[in-house]
Amino acid sequence: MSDLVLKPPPIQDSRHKLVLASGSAIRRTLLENAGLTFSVLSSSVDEEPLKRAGRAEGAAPQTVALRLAEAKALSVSCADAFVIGADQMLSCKGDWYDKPADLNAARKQLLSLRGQTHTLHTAVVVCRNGQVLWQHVSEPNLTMRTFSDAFLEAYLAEEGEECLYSVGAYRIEGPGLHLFARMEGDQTAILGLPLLPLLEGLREMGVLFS
Ligand SMILES: Nc1nc2c(ncn2[C@H]2C[C@H](O)[C@@H](COP(=O)(O)OP(=O)(O)OP(=O)(O)O)O2)c(=O)[nH]1
Repeated sequence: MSDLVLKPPPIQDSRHKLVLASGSAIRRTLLENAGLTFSVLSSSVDEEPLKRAGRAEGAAPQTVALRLAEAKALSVSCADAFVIGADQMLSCKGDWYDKPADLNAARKQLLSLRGQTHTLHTAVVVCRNGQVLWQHVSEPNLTMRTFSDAFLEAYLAEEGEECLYSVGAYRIEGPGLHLFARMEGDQTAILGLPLLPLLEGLREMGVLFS
């Protein structure tokens, strides 16, 4: 008699649609690696006005990151779906940094972060039918080595345009790891999505089973 193979219980309630409102490849990979089923609908939010307004009113970077994550999630319309929006800001000694426009900007940015500790303010928000249901901010601190100018040139030659897609001009899962002396905080938050808090939030909302 063939052994009855029982189908393992699912981790996700298929009755609920899950959407990632992000064009970020690493965020999509993190959710895929966690075994979640979701669709991707990139938001078209212009981040600059929100960043400028936040700066002008003296808002903290984590506040601006939350506002941006919320705006991205709310900008995607998908009836009854649980929509995940995320944003990451980088601050160092009161200055805010964005994804560099080109390799020269990446060089300049890395020189100002060299030997310093910077914070990644990584916000994630879940919305449904225009309402914010859940939000979280993780703020890992990363300290860069006082790497040499020659190292920096070698890094930029090795990494190339890949470093332009991340707010710190590095990928810690790639050559960017060599820039650092120390990292404190959630690894997935450094990558752009605080995954453990998000999975717990999705369980609280009934999207995932406990
Ligand atoms: N692969 C990788 N990406 C990183 C790392 N650190 C930060 N990032 C990425 C994650 C995000 O895609 C990006 C932060 O920029 P944003 O939060 O504005 O998101 P992005 O514009 O990429 O996509 P979105 O606005 O969500 O459509 O930096 C890292 O170490 N490795």
